[in-house]
Amino acid sequence: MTLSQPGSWPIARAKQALRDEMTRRRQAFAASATRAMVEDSLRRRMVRGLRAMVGAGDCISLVWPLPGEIDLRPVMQALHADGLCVALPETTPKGHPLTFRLWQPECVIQTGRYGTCHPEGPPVRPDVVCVPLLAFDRRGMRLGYGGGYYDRTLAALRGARAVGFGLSFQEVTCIPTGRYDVALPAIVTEREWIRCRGDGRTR
Ligand SMILES: Nc1nc2c(c(=O)[nH]1)N(C=O)[C@@H](CNc1ccc(C(=O)N[C@@H](CCC(=O)O)C(=O)O)cc1)CN2
Ligand SMILES: Nc1ncnc2c1ncn2[C@@H]1O[C@H](COP(=O)(O)OP(=O)(O)OP(=O)(O)O)[C@@H](O)[C@H]1O
Repeated sequence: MTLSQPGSWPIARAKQALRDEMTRRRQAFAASATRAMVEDSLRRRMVRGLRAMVGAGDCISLVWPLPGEIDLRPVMQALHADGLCVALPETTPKGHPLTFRLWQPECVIQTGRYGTCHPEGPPVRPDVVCVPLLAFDRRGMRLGYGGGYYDRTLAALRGARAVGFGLSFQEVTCIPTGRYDVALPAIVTEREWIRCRGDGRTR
């Protein structure tokens, strides 16, 4: 590889090494006896925290689970029952921000890029974006699958509030970051609602 290939840059390599480590941690968690209880704690904390931060009619984006990820469908159901608008991302071609579509119970779900799923509903603009992560740190920095989708999306959706969600085994001391990585103002785990400064430092 040469320096003209982003995959050879030190940060990209450090991120890939961390993705590999997180895959190992996730496999161990998947086989653990506490998995169901831990995931349920995260779902309940997400519903409580999201209810507290939105106003009537606000739109919240979640995600349809990829294999191995937590299933947020009970969170989608609970927020929809509250009268809130729930949206899911449609994975766009690489290099573009995500777009969001309205989700409703019983709506048709389509399979899109990289095996991600999105509803057939109309496009919407979320007020609160729940951001999936493979790893995070207390500054609010996160690591994802490497598409840069949420970094581009948060940069494009000025004014939307972002909340990362993950499990405490995904916490690391310091995520390797590049110039486009966007710090999250808050991250919710099964144990706590972490308030980060949103500028890459802890409060
Ligand atoms: N459930 C869920 N939905 C989500 C995300 C997520 O993390 N979880 N995303 C979070 O951003 C976006 C999708 N991002 C993704 C980015 C890359 C790959 C992926 O499988 N990439 C291949 C490499 C593909 C290539 O470069 O050609 C791979 O890693 O093997 C999957 C999802 C939007 N929807
Ligand atoms: N706003 C942006 N503008 C231009 N390039 C960007 C932007 N955001 C991210 N990128 C680029 O996208 C590539 C992937 O980014 P990164 O490795 O941070 O993805 P990720 O945050 O792990 O993935 P995701 O957000 O999809 O879960 C990197 O080369 C990064 O520089």
